[in-house]
Amino acid sequence: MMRSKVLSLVPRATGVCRHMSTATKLTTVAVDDKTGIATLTMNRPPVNGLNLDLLRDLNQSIGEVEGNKSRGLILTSSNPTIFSAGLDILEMYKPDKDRIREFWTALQDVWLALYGSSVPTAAAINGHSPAGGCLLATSCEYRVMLPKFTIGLNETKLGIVAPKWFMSSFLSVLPRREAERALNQGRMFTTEEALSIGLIDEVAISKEQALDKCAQFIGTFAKVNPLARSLTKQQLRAVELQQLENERAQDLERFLFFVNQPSVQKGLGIYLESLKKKAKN
Ligand SMILES: CCCCC/C=C\C/C=C\C=C\CC(=O)SCCNC(=O)CCNC(=O)[C@H](O)C(C)(C)COP(=O)(O)OP(=O)(O)OC[C@H]1O[C@@H](n2cnc3c(N)ncnc32)[C@H](O)[C@@H]1OP(=O)(O)O
Repeated sequence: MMRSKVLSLVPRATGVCRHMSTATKLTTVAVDDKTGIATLTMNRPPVNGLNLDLLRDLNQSIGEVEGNKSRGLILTSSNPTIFSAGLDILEMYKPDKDRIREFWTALQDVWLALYGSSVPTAAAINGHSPAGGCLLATSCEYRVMLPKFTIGLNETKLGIVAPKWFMSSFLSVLPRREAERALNQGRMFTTEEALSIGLIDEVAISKEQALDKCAQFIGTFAKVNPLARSLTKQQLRAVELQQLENERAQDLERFLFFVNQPSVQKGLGIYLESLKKKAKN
């Protein structure tokens, strides 16, 4: 049955996959007709850096999944080695003063929409997932990751501070003691370390298997009353969601103050250079 504007039909392992009305270019949403599960794919080369445009498209796609009665949402990447490199540092380095406000507001929106999503969510982490990438993954309810990649909140290593709501997502997954140590150290975990600490739930040998495992997780809710499940999830997450809703304006001002500090700008510039040098070698 057609549930939204259909752009194309693409066969997939589980059923016929319908590409939904993604007028956006940096994300796609495909809903499997058999399972009713939506796969939201980030597609912003080279590294799925979360810039204003990708954040806007993510917001629109999450809204689309909420609105099209999908049974669940799987977040993944079209890049074979990178889930997301986190926030696009170019948005924060020598920023345009209006755009950076929109950028941070869009990031807040994405977190509120994903962490607070009414449908079951899972991340198929098919590549590296530092910082903002880890934020997206830990905002989901389940994580399946491919071997030999890394995930974590590395902000302190960059001389920046993860906001409270980044920490909330992390703390919803890890025990407090582990979360505190990892955040203070800015630690990046390998897939194997992430599994042993509980930062991810399963390891998969391929993206296809990761998507299947995510679908299986979402399938565990098949016999649970959807309203009861979604209200339970929302109650469990309400404190953190409400805190950001209440403090959005202050959170934005704190970010702007912090990111505009000369020492932070200097640090971001050095970090960008080091990334570029690495890419050249
Ligand atoms: C108390 C008050 C608190 C208030 C709050 C204040 C502040 C909080 C502010 C910010 C929070 C930020 C969170 C973040 O997400 S910051 C981003 C962190 N991300 C990273 O550290 C990842 C950096 N990238 C990498 O490690 C590697 O690129 C990666 C492992 C992802 C991929 O490696 P690979 O070898 O495949 O690719 P590269 O050659 O390294 O990169 C290709 C290309 O892409 C550029 N690039 C990579 N990452 C970023 C990025 N995050 N932003 C912008 N650009 C990036 C890289 O420079 C290369 O570019 P080019 O040389 O080809 O031009």
